[in-house]
Amino acid sequence: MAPKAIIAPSILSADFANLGAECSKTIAQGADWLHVDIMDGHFVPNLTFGPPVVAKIRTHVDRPAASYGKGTFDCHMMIAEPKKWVKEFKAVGCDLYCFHYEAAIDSSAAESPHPDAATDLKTNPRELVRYIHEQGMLAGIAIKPATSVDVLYDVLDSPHKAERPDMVLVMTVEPGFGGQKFMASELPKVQELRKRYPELNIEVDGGLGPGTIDQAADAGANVIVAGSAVFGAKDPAGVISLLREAVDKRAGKL
Ligand SMILES: O=C(CO)[C@@H](O)[C@H](O)COP(=O)(O)O
Repeated sequence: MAPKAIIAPSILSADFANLGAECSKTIAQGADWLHVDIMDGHFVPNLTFGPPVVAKIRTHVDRPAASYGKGTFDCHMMIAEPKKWVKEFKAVGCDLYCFHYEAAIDSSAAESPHPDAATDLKTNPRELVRYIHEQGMLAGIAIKPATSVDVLYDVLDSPHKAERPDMVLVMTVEPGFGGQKFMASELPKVQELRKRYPELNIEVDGGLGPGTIDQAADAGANVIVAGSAVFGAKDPAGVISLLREAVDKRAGKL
């Protein structure tokens, strides 16, 4: 049976001039997590924000009482050097550090070592998951649409629990921007993951909303990122509960 629904609105679609209030309001409207999109203008062709902004918004949202709890900051690291920023994001209140598989394995992107990072900035995904766990965060691993789901089996099947991610993120748009069209072509990846890993948290991100949630839920996704569908809604609380019901119905939780 698939795990329960976790609804994680993407604050990329929030009003940046009122970000702290937007975050606390969204949690009050029923969101479980906040999906925090970190973009470096290198791994993706867009820039968002870094640790100082995350530290500020953290003061508007209570830390989760337990792992995966309400108020979890789910930081989606669309950055070329994911290992470099692990400690900084832990320090400012990140609870789940989700890196891209493509960035972790691309040694060409490592330019300037960071003083706090371990010596090798590029590493294999198992080592990076272990490193994130050692810093006291949950670990996620994300794949872009062009990446095959097969690349994840090595890390998901590690014999060592510390090397296994707590969540997989299957992108259903090209990462970089909110408000794009949902790519149903990515759902077979979700189906395959759900078949192999019934208990895994599987997140989908990009183009999710009332019109696409049924397909994603049918495929087996349980962690739902929605940016424009929540922040652009007249009734954000209604959208959040609709997304949750769609997932929990399929997972047999209702
Ligand atoms: O990571 C990203 C974009 O790269 C997403 O989190 C988007 O911000 C989702 O926005 P919508 O498609 O839901 O509007």
